[in-house]
Amino acid sequence: MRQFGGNVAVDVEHVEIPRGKITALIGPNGAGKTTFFNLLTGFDRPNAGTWTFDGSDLAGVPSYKVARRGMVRTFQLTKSLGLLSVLENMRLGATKQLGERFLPSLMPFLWSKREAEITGKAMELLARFKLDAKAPDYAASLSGGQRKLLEMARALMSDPTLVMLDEPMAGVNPALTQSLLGHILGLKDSGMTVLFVEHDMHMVQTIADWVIVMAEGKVVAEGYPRAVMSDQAVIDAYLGAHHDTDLGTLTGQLAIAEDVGVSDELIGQIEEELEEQEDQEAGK
Ligand SMILES: Nc1ncnc2c1ncn2[C@@H]1O[C@H](COP(=O)(O)OP(=O)(O)OP(=O)(O)O)[C@@H](O)[C@H]1O
Repeated sequence: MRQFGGNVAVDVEHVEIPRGKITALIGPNGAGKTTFFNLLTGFDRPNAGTWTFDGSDLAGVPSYKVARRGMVRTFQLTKSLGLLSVLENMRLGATKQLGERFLPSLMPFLWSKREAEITGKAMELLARFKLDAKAPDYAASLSGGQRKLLEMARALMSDPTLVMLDEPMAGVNPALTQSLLGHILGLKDSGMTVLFVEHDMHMVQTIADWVIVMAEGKVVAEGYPRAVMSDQAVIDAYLGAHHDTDLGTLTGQLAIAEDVGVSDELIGQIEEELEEQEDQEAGK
């Protein structure tokens, strides 16, 4: 549970992330998704609560240790360091850098071997994300979408078992969307567990195996994508965010149905009704 003053941002009683699957965390703006991510990854501290990852307790563990245990995340606003090169950004993602510890620094041969390994791994990952040609460039010179790819690639430097992505599609141009989706599916194929926050319902429908819905700090629904998208609690949660939409009109209902990502059949039905209504009005 996390409270900011009198405002309860996150109040989750129980939730589980299925291992080896892709889970989407959705919910209207201000639902507490980012705060929940921050708590799980040690970037924020809860007022109360415990949780475990791979059988070990993680509550209160600071972010750098959380990453060492195999749980890494990216941010909604990318955190690449613009004035470092793309390669240097990648190298920062490596954990257990021997060179930072005292004893190994007395043994330069060990140190340089490890450095070479890190660079090798960074270049391999950059090639996978088609960023290898950019390795020497400042991260600041990358496009928004490329920065998202860099963040994802950097997260993989520590060989995580759980990768958490905060709005991976936000600000990514359509040309890169497909390749980002492919990379996320690739994480699952290589055995990782993925948890992502996303507003793009198309993406949720396309790649998520499991969906968790938050509203006003609580988990209001969870399940398979199709089932969750037509769940009344989910539709209500989004309706709460659409209090300015006139629900009495078919156009209003259509806007919400599309936003919530209900089935194409249902959207088709509403569209048909809307057309009929328009025809009737035109005929009058
Ligand atoms: N550092 C903070 N100080 C005070 N209030 C905060 C802080 N961080 C978040 N909140 C509040 O907590 C609630 C949940 O916010 P959060 O950013 O987690 O929602 P979200 O679901 O990630 O929203 P979005 O989809 O817009 O990113 C909001 O009411 C927000 O105003």
